[in-house]
Amino acid sequence: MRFRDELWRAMDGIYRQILRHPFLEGLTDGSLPREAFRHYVMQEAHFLPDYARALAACAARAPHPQAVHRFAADSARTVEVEHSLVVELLAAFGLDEVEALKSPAAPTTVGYASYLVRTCSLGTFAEALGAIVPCYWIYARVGEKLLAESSPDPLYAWWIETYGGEDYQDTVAGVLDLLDDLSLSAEERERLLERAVTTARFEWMFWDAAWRQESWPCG
Ligand SMILES: Cc1ncc(CO)c(N)n1
Repeated sequence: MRFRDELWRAMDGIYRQILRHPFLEGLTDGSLPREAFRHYVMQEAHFLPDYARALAACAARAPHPQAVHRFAADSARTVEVEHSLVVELLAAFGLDEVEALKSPAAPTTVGYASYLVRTCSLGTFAEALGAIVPCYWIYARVGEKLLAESSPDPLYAWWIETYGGEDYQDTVAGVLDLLDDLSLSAEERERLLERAVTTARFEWMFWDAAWRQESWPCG
């Protein structure tokens, strides 16, 4: 069995919970309240720079030049493609990025982004991979699944096409090849899987936070 299959097996139950979440069901049938999507997009504006930082930390620590290149390129792609999408989606809500960033990052966003930056900077390289790979992979699997259904709402369809589209799918295929080519010890694999489960949980929580339009409960 390839290591990627073992990794997916550790996350599959959470992935299924993600697909059943009303946020994602609402994306495809168009019933998702626009305010929930707006919350999601604003949180992405906060999250993506830290995601790009976490990828850059993986690049800095990668064991061979091809891996350095991959993570550095993916860090740049996050800003060029995903962050640009967020800026355009914000514009569709009549918001500019500077304004959007004035409203605070929600607790789940702070928790998830901090977890990624910390694990990718301070963990072992295997732990860093465990934290970062599910971010790509879950989005790619969700995008692929949702692409088959699309959405009657053009804004939601646009989001789905970005993550279900060929470019994003190719990006993820590349990182999974890299993962399978590394020779990790049994202990490293175990640590990686543990971090991956935490990331998968945060992925569910990120959508759930948007659905609830999460905010700080005090102050
Ligand atoms: C919360 C979150 N996780 C993963 C990705 C994939 O890049 C994203 N854009 N946002």
